[in-house]
Amino acid sequence: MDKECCSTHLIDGDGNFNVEGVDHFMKEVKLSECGLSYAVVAIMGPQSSGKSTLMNHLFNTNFREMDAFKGRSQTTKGIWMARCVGMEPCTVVMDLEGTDGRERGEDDTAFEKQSSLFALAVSDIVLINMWCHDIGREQAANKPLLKTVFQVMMRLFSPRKTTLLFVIRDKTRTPLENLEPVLREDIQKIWDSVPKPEAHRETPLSDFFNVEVVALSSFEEKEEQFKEQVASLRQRFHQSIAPGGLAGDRRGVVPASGFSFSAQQIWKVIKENKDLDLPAHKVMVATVRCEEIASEKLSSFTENAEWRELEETVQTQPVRGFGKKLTSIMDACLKEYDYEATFFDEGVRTAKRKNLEDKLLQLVQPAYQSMLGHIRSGALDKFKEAFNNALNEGKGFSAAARDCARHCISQFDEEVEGVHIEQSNWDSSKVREKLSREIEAHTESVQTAKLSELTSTYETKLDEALSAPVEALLDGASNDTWPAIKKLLQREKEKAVSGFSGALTGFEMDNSAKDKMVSKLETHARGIVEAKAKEEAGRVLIRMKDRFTTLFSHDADSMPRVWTGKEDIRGITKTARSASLKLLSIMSAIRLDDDVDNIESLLSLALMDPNAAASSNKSITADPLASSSWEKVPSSRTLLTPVQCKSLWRQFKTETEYTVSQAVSAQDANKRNNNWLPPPWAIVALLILGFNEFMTLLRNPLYLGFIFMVFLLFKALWVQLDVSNEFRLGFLPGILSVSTKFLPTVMNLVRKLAEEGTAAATANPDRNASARSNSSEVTSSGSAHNKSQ
Ligand SMILES: Nc1nc2c(ncn2[C@@H]2O[C@H](COP(=O)(O)OP(=O)(O)OP(=O)(O)O)[C@@H](O)[C@H]2O)c(=O)[nH]1
Repeated sequence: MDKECCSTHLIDGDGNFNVEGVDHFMKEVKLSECGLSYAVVAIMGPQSSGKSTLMNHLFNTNFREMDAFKGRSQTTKGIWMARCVGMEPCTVVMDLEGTDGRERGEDDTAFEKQSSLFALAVSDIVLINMWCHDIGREQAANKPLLKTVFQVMMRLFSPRKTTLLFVIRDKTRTPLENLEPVLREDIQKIWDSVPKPEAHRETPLSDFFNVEVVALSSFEEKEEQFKEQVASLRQRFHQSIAPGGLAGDRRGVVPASGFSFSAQQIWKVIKENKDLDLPAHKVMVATVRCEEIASEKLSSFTENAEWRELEETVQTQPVRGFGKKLTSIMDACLKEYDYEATFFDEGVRTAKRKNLEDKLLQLVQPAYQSMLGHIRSGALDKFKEAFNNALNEGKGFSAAARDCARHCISQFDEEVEGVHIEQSNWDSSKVREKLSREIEAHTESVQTAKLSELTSTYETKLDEALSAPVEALLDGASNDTWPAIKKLLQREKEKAVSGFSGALTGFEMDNSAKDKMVSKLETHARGIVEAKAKEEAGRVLIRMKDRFTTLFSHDADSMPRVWTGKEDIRGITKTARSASLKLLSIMSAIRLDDDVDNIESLLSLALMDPNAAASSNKSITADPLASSSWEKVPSSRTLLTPVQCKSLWRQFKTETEYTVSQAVSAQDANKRNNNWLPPPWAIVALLILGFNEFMTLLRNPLYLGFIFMVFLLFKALWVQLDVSNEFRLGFLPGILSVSTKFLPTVMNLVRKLAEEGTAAATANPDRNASARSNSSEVTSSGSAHNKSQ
């Protein structure tokens, strides 16, 4: 029979574990699917004792047997394994290398011990093959083997109870009933002779082994009987793992899927000559296998198309039915794990399941968070929209914010329920809190914007209501200016505050915040007035000059003054100046409170009547305005300091002096123009001294005629030369101009007279003659005049 076709070399003669071969074997016989429903049977015994022959007949395997005609030599090296054909449960059988082999030498028992320990550790039933004639013999071939078995058993920490089935080969006529007690006695003796650790010194053999004995006829001599007996023995292996079955207590059994790894690890530990702790090994195998299964499930989860699609989608948009979908994918994955890991140690299995669940949750958590993020941002957007609409509909600010927030949060809670993954106990409260904070922040920002809009609306209204009127009132500067401004400010302030307070009602602010805002608005109103006053104070000099000019240049009826000479320029100047001083005093300080100051009197005393001021203040200070602050007026209310007032006044006076001097000059000029008669004394002197000439003129009328002609000529020249106009620019330019124009004018005059004369002569010879005489007279008088010039 060819072993190579179905049996597998588990461990070769050099002690190498055939990992690939075992994995292949497991796949071939589908061992992994058996869970705990499988049994392992091993056979050990002296070399060439017919082990392989028995196994092949008992389990329908194909282990290599020695050719009977070639003599007894070693055929089985290492450990072979095969699956028993046609037996339930799945039974894996192992054929071990024979003991006492000549091939390894008498002293080399290391492999024998190792393989025995291995068989005890992984098998439920161990067949001990022995010759019938060895029973009761001191030098029996199986004695060292049994000794080895019991010795290595001590190296198994908390071993499982294994069935040792002694198969007596080549049974004789002696009935089994007689052989068995002898054999058991032999076994007991060997057990007693084996040195035991303290803990097991008194432990009976039955605590470790179920000892069973069976006897078979010789295969070679009584083959038929042998086969019959083997067939009957085979029946005992059916349902061997069922309660009362041939298998031991199976305490250390590992699930079939972990068989390969378990066997590998056990062999490794044995080879390293360490003690085998089977319970710990079982846990270790469970740990490794469960971990393997878990990581397999984890990677198959990551490859899951449904999950991948969901993960990708959730990065950009919310996924409908997220929670249900993910719960079901994860559930399927965990169920697969449960199915595969079901036979492993419960503690390990549960721990690894938890581990897998945690890893799965860890894997899906970012997707869950993204989903929560979508819900949160969606809810926030809805809140913003709803809130905006509510405000546009005119709903009160706080009520709108409250209602919209409540609705938004409840919607969020509803949507979060749909995202819940059943395997998790994740709490969305942090995201909920974040949403609440965002809602609050948005509400606050809208409130701030609305309040600032409201404030600026009322501030603009106040600006409009106060700026221009205050400017006009300050321009009018009188005793009533500040009281009027105060009254105006009070009225507008009350109006604005009442409107503003009404608008603030919807915000449901606490009283202190509301009062603060109202008082800010009031302060703003006052600020407008103060700013306007400051602005006007900056232009006070221009205002003063304007006021001075207006009052100085116009009379009481606002008619422009003509300086005829009768006006009291000094008085007018004083009045105009005092009005300007009034303006200065009004502009010097803000008087919105009830405080009284003495600025006006001080200014008037110091500036209008400096001499009186000097004399009255001699005892106190030299100059009452040599200060940078007013008495009783705080700097916050000061618009112009005393020093500034003084300087402004000086400048004002300098700049208005010209106007006054112009007026004085005009008046003087006017006076001079109106006073053309010489003084009386000159007239008297003229009469006395010119009496003779006057009398001469009276006696000779020709003189009078001549003087009259000279006057006419002079008058004609005066008119022609426009002398009065020429001298307007001054005497010298007048002389120069007249002298250059004199000759052409005379010539022109003569020519005109000549033309006139010619025209007259043509019309009337008599007239012509007289005209000629006239012309000659004019010419002569002109020449005479020129000569006199
Ligand atoms: N006397 C006797 N010989 C047998 C019996 N069964 C098998 N043999 C013979 O014993 C020889 C060895 O048989 P195997 O089955 O190869 O023995 P083994 O124990 O597997 O040998 P190793 O694997 O080398 O240890 C063969 O020649 C068999 O014919 C038996 O019941 N009685």
